[in-house]
Amino acid sequence: MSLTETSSSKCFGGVQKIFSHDSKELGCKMNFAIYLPPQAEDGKVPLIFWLSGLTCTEQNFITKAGAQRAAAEHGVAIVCPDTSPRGLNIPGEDESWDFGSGAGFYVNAVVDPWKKNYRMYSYVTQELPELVFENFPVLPDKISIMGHSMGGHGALICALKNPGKYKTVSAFAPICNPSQGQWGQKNFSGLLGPRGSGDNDLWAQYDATLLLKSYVGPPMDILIDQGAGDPYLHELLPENFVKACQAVNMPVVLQMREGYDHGYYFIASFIDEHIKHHARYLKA
Ligand SMILES: N[C@@H](CCC(=O)N[C@@H](CS)C(=O)NCC(=O)O)C(=O)O
Repeated sequence: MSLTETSSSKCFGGVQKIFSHDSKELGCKMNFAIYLPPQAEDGKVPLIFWLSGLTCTEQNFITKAGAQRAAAEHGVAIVCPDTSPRGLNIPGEDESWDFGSGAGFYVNAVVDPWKKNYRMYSYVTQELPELVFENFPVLPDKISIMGHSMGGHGALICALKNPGKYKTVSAFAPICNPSQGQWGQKNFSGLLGPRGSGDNDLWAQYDATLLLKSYVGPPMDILIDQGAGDPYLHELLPENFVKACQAVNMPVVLQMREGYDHGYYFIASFIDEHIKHHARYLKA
């Protein structure tokens, strides 16, 4: 599959690049960013996927989080996709900031008119990894995943639905229990249909807190950072996720950060710790 490089900038001895490609899964052109650390010049390196939150593109993380310095230090690549398909002319696609464009929620939609293109779960767990493994010097068996808010939830469900695929998972201010919050309910009902509809309960299959109950796989050392001053805490419900982890003996650390809010200043403050956490498992 062909990739078009749209930018390439040297950064901490490595290179921050952006590519576009035609996505089969999503039926549109997609951008993704990849940071290759200096170590990638001499051989294959481990890879962390970053999933961003509502309203983001592939740009927010690479320009605001300051992750490249720690990625270069630990010799890990980072891939960051866009957060939804775009430019499809689906009615309602660009009407609200928390649904449609910029809000793919990392699920495979089953409801018309979204189900043909809104397949971000398959895109981030299959199509994008395969594309990256084919085209860049990364180790397919040394991958992990992290993200923020909607993307923090995306990281948690990708890891919980694919035991053993990701060496570890971490999240900043993840939407932990989307079935219980307005953002989750709006997107799950729009993309997956009413709660409990269909043969299977799709909401439970895409809700990190509910997924924990059926997880069978190696324990993951889940790391979550949460700003104690985050105005969206009522949407995020980290305490529900921690309780569910405790019930199934899943190791989890929730670090409440006094005074921090929901934004990228918070992420930038703790991203080094997250990359160090991932490097520990990616290099084990
Ligand atoms: N509606 C608000 C909230 C959206 C929001 O906070 N989005 C988070 C993810 S849930 C984000 O990363 N925004 C982009 C940024 O801060 O660069 C906005 O557009 O600023």
